Amino acid sequence: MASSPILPATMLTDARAAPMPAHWRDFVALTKPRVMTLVVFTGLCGLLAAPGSIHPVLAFTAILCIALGAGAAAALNQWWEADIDAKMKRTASRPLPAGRMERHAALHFGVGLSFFSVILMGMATNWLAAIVLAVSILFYVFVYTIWLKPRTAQNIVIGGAAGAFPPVIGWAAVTGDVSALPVALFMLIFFWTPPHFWALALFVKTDYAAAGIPMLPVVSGEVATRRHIWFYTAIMAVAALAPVVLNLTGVIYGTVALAGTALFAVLAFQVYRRRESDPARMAPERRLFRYSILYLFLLFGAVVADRWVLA
Ligand code: HEM
Ligand SMILES: CC(C)=CCC/C(C)=C/CC/C(C)=C/COP(=O)(O)OP(=O)(O)O
Repeated sequence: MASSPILPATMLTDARAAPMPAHWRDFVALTKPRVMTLVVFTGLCGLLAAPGSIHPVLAFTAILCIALGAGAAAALNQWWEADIDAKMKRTASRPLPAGRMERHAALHFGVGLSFFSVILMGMATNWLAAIVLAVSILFYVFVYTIWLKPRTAQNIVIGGAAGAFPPVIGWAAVTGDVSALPVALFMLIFFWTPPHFWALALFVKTDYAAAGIPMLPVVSGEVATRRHIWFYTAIMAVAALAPVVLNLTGVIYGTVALAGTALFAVLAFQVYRRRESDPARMAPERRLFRYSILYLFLLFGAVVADRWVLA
């Protein structure tokens, strides 16, 4: 395909000719539904933890908008990265690199859904929630995917902010403002993201190297990545316990956060301590990655339990 003054040629080539129209299942796959379950859960917890009340239909609409907005951002991420995804084993079977969908369909789907989710959020709840939703979509697509990811190994440290917004959005949908607890929850996800992602990056390092993405294990090596995981786990622990110290949450969160963070630290330390890699297994890294997901589910669930069970 000819190059364009706007997009590099690599971004214009479809991996293979796509039969049309794409199946609806491929549009669902484009939203990265498994990753987005936790994104939506943190948004729901932000909404349920907020003081005040919201009509259940509007609450449902707000969560739907977070899901649609996050899905739209994921679609745009894959629209931009179709060529990169084609080079990685983990992502090669996605609808675009596998040739089951044309790139312009993913672009239209992502842009359409972004506008729809933001406008619906604004009309159903308030424009602060809608603006924060718009910022998170723009951040994931432009700051993380397009700008930082191909350029720096610190891509997920800064770009990870996109994934930290959902509890703020859920909270703002109810209250129309943002206070200390949603900011604390933002910080928790923000500092959780590096250990979450780098644990995974250690065992899919060869994929990223093949695709030419400068992820930390590729650029700085495994030892530095293990050190970074440990460092960010320590900061994440401070963020996780801050709501307790600041008296923003109750005894359920306090207990879950203490126990859950202690286990996180143990697993992160096991990853840090390993100096040699065992590419066939990478068991501690896989364990930390899997546990990182459970950890966030547990802590966010505990925030809500404090508000509703202890109310
Ligand atoms: C820039 C930040 C992040 C990066 C780079 C990242 C990266 C990844 C990658 C590459 C995977 C593997 C997914 C796959 O194989 O398709 C994954 C899995 C996952 N991520 Fe993240 N992640 C980030 C932030 C988040 C956030 C904020 C959440 C939710 C709050 C999240 C939740 C999950 C979940 C639930 C999975 C497991 C999906 C499954 O079971 O297949 N991630 N992450
Ligand atoms: C409300 C809203 C817009 C939320 C956005 C949520 C968000 C930014 C989640 C990030 C999680 C995610 C899919 C990372 C994948 O990174 P990657 O794209 O580098 O992974 P890949 O290699 O699997 O494509």
